[in-house]
Formats: sequence, C-alpha cells, structure tokens
Amino acid sequence: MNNDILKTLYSEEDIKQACKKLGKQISEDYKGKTPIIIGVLKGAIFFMTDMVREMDIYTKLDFIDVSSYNGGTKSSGSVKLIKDIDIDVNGQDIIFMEDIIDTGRTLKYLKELLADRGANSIKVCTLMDKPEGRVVEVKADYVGFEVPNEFVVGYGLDYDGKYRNLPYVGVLKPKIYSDQ
Ligand SMILES: O=P(O)(O)OC[C@H]1O[C@H](OP(=O)(O)OP(=O)(O)O)[C@H](O)[C@@H]1O
Ligand SMILES: Nc1nc2[nH]cnc2c(=O)[nH]1
Repeated sequence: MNNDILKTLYSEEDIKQACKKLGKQISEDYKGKTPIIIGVLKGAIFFMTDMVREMDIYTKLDFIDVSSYNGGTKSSGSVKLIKDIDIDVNGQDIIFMEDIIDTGRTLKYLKELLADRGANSIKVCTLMDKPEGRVVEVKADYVGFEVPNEFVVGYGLDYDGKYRNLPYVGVLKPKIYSDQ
C-alpha cells in the first residue's frame, strides 16, 4: 500500500501535533459546556477518536454517515444521508468532526440538517481544508491544515474505499487513479 503513495503531506507526528493544538483550543472555548461531537463517517473516524482524547471537557459522541463521492475522486454533487445520529440535538452545542472540506457540499448539508433540528450552536472542526475546491460557501471553525488542490488519502480518507488505514496523509501516484 505504501508503494502507491507519491508523497507524504502530513506525517503521523504532524497530525498528532495538530490534534493537540485543536483539542486544547476546543477545551478552552467549550469550558463548562458538554458539546455533542458528531463524527462524519467514514473519513473522520481516526481524526475524531484522536481529537476527543485531546479534549479536557465533558463531551457526548455520535456519528452520522453521508456520502457524495461514490468511491472516486469527483463529488457527485448530491449528498445522501446514509446513517443518522441517535441524539436529540435540540438546544445542544454541536461540533462536527470532519477529515476534509473540499466542495463544501457535505458540510452545508449537515449544518442545515442540524440547524433545522434546533441545535443551539454548530461548529466544525476539520483536519484539512481545501479552499480551492469550494463550490458552496461554508467555513470551518477549527482547521488542522490548509491543503493544496490535490486528492489526498490516508488517516481515514479513501480512494475506491482503500487507503483509509494509512497512518499519514499523502497523495497517490497518478497511475493508481482510474477516473482522472
Ligand atoms: O466538501 P465535500 O466535497 O463535500 O467533501 C468532503 C467529504 O468528502 C468525504 O466524504 P465521502 O463522501 O467521500 O465519504 P467517506 O467519508 O465515507 O469517504 C470526506 O470525508 C468529507 O465528508
Ligand atoms: N479521499 C479524499 N476524499 C475527499 N473528499 C473530498 N475531497 C477529498 C480528498 O481530497 N480525498
């Protein structure tokens, strides 16, 4: 699997440091509160589990699964809800945990969904933000890294369902892609 990677963008150590920094910041901002941390499956699994262990506040955890990429490198344009959260978010403070914000479609959909359900506040923490990919306007509140306009894999992010278990974030060799 490692042989398919052209270059590493963020090492395990880079990611660990980013989680520490963001976890400290969130702990300060939410002191005395119990935010509901919602992991956006599947890409955010590793980031979410690393992040919550860097937070020194009470939290409740839930997961939501939406998809718009169908396994390839291009957004299909429509976001589908695959698995909903269990917690009632009415009046609650929400922090979405994302691995990456690219076109912004996923996040826009999620923020609107929870705003409609009466959440008190909705913030977004993402490991990576790719501003050049943006199609709809949406902003993250906590960002680990601003990434160049390249398709990245690893640390939860997939290509064709694979590479999620790479412990770092990298870019694939061009010969690997079948849809470019
Ligand atoms: O800003 P966007 O262009 O909407 O892209 C961001 C979303 O794309 C990926 O999810 P994907 O739909 O591929 O599902 P996955 O997390 O299960 O891989 C990623 O995990 C984000 O949730
Ligand atoms: N794996 C992966 N999924 C994404 N979803 C949106 N952008 C990306 C990306 O760069 N890589």
